[in-house]
Amino acid sequence: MDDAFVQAIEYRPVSPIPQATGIPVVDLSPLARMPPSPGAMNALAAGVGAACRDWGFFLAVGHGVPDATVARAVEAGRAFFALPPERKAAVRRTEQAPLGYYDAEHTKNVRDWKEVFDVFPHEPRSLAGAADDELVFVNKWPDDSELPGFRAALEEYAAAMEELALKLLELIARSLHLRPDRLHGFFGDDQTTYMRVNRYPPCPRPDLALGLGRHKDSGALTILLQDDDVGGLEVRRRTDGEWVRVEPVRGSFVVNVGDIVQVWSNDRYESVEHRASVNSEKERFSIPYFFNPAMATLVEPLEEMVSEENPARYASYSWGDFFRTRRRSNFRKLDVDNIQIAQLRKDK
Ligand SMILES: O=C(O)CCC(=O)C(=O)O
Ligand SMILES: [Fe+2]
Repeated sequence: MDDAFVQAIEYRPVSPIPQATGIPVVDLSPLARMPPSPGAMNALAAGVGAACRDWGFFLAVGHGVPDATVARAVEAGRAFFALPPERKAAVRRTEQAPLGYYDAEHTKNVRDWKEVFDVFPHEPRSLAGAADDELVFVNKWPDDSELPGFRAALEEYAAAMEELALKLLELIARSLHLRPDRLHGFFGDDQTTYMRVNRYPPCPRPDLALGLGRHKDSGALTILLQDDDVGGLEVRRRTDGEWVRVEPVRGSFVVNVGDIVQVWSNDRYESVEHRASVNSEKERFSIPYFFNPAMATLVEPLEEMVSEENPARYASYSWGDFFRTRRRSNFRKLDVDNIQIAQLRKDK
């Protein structure tokens, strides 16, 4: 990547408070007991609920995902990005087939300092649009002879993430006093979950660029693996609006609720802004897993979350349309900011 696109951006430095951001840590190890005791489940659900309400973000530890599964995925990512540019270009995404390799993504019209590889664990999916505007989500794997074990490592990791995501979904449902499996039906085999491997190269002017600009995740739930020793994820703390750094904690995942959970919960939980900074010395890797429902999902406040005193705060919207619009604006510079759920608020 050249530095021609370095440009001045709105960049308030992180709060100087070291480490002590107060970001909640949720220990999921009681789930490993079969069956977990009802008391433990209630306590866990309450912990997840408080974290989603107060922060929109938390660290999950004791999650049961094997270290080896994580290590293999990280190694696979490193090996992929170390390929010569022409090999990466061979699996480059296109406008009509937006999975695979990409190095020119924009967030809010500013180019990010990163390269990515995107995979749909449940594929193929297609998203019909006007006339010849169909998007086809089909994975573009590099040849196994060229990168042995790459595909297997990412598939193993994705399977572990799906298992964890379903557990978190149950805890979120319980925390909202919903049936434990209330949200599971949105994540059948037609889900549009995707997984991304990010590489943020060292940046000569980290004061002028961001690895990934401030944004909210538009899906239901994100589970992020952050590089063990580099760090760079920054979250906007709800209590005071400060940008705080989420220091990497070995063996943890960073979990955040996305816009869809915000809408489903009718604002009980909020999808929070975050971004990734870069540094001049070290490259950084991360692997977000975006747990997303089927394209055909109509997203709206759940009926259990709505009452006469607490009417629906959002108009319903099609996840497929929203996803398409987001993908489009990430793909190239557009004249407009990308779509936000705030635009669907009834009281705006
Ligand atoms: O790389 C990171 O730490 C953050 C990634 C992220 O927020 C995203 O891809 O949506
Ligand atoms: Fe994100």
